[in-house]
Amino acid sequence: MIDTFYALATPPGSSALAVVRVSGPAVPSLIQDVFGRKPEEADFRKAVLGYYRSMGGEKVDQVLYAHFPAATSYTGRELLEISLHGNMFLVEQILEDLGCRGCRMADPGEFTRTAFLEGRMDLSQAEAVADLIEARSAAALEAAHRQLAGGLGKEIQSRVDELLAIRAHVEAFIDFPEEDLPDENQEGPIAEIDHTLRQLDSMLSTGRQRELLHRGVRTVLLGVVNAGKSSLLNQLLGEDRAIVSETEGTTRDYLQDVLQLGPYCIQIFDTAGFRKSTDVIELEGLRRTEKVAGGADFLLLVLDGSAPSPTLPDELLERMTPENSLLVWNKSDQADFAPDPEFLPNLPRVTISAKAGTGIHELREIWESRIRSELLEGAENRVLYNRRHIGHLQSCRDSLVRAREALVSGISTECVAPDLRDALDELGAIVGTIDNEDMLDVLFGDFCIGK
Ligand SMILES: Nc1nc2c(c(=O)[nH]1)N(C=O)[C@@H](CNc1ccc(C(=O)N[C@@H](CCC(=O)O)C(=O)O)cc1)CN2
Ligand SMILES: Nc1nc2c(ncn2[C@@H]2O[C@H](COP(=O)(O)OP(=O)(O)OP(=O)(O)O)[C@@H](O)[C@H]2O)c(=O)[nH]1
Ligand SMILES: [Mg+2]
Repeated sequence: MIDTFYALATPPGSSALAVVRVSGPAVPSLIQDVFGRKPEEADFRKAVLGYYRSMGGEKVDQVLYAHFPAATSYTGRELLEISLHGNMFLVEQILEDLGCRGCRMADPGEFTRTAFLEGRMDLSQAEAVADLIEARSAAALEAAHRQLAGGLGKEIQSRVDELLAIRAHVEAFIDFPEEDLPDENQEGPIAEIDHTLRQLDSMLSTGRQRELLHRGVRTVLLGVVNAGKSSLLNQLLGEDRAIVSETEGTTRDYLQDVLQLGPYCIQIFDTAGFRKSTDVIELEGLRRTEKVAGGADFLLLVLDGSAPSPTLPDELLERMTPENSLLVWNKSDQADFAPDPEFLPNLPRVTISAKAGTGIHELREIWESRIRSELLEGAENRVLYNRRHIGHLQSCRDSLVRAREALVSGISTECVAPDLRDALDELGAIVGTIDNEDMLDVLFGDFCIGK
């Protein structure tokens, strides 16, 4: 017996509307019992106005409901959507009533899990639904939409097709003595494996880009004390977030916030400024600055252009490259502003006044274009793989390398087949062609209820 499950699909609390979804074989009889109207084909996938009546016969709310038959529903099973007034007492009454009528509460992600199990989407598309809901930037949204449209599944299918061709060619090696094969086929499988390995490497390299898009680009404001890091943070956020003062060493603990830079999500960190100190609290602050800088994707080195160029810690200078850093010459409003062009001459630079708010637009533009060209090059046209996918792609690659080694060393071609089989299985696991209940529990457990 297949259960009929339900969940609130919208956030709890007061709202204009609340949507309750119910899916499972009991839906047609539920419609009859609750709304007193026979489910009819003319009504399929249309909004119908009616009163939700509880088991006791009382009107709970005037609602719009829509009936999606199994063949054309999100889950691939009978589905009912009820749009009621967005009041939690009404929601509670309806959920409770559905419980009394023999339906059960859905597990997190169960609507989408069902869509996967019923063959409505592959596993990577189900993951894309979660990505879409969680996306924290326009770029992350776009990537999720691409994945939902099936881009990832198509790329995996190309690799599957290549591996199947390789397997067929390897089998041809077994079945026919070498002299029977045309010359180009002698090298064939190895060259084909090399091609697929290159494709896999390129797919593996998208893991970091995906992290940058979805979790945000960690950008750290660094510099000596009083350079204007906290002033710049406040300018970027457009609010008085950090304490600013002429006292050196104002910022001690680092501060963290989120901002949008063009299509990207940025996690920004303001840190304690560098200076020689014996104060234990300040030293701890500096230790934290180094820790945050160590995990940074991008560094903004803030410099006071009206003061002599500073001496910075060697570890920091070693970490800064033209790809991951930008010099920000601050205090351009000062009469004695004269930044040294010879200071770290290979790094890109921009001039601002964090106090007056000038140059911030240019800073944002250069910063965005550095992220686009140095960290996220090509990401907007590519399928990006998450950690789960990367694990399988890596194992696929390992198996394929073993297959290649076996072929090169001339070990009987039969020994190659199991490695190719493993490589194919790993690709299958990405889109979910092999099912594994525990893996699905973990994957869908992270979804919200009602999705
Ligand atoms: N009211 C409502 N809005 C929603 C959803 C929903 O489930 N309900 N969605 C849910 O996340 C998203 C839309 N995604 C959907 C994807 C497929 C189907 C669906 O019924 N597909 C059928 C029929 C296709 C067709 O008629 O073209 C199918 O694939 O067979 C529904 C919603 C966003 N908005
Ligand atoms: N004239 C001028 N003063 C600035 C500018 N930016 C910051 N200041 C001043 O410089 C002083 C230090 O600014 P903060 O933003 O606190 O500097 P910080 O780098 O965060 O300093 P610490 O937290 O101590 O490391 C304050 O008095 C600011 O008003 C600027 O663009 N022009
Ligand atoms: Mg500060």
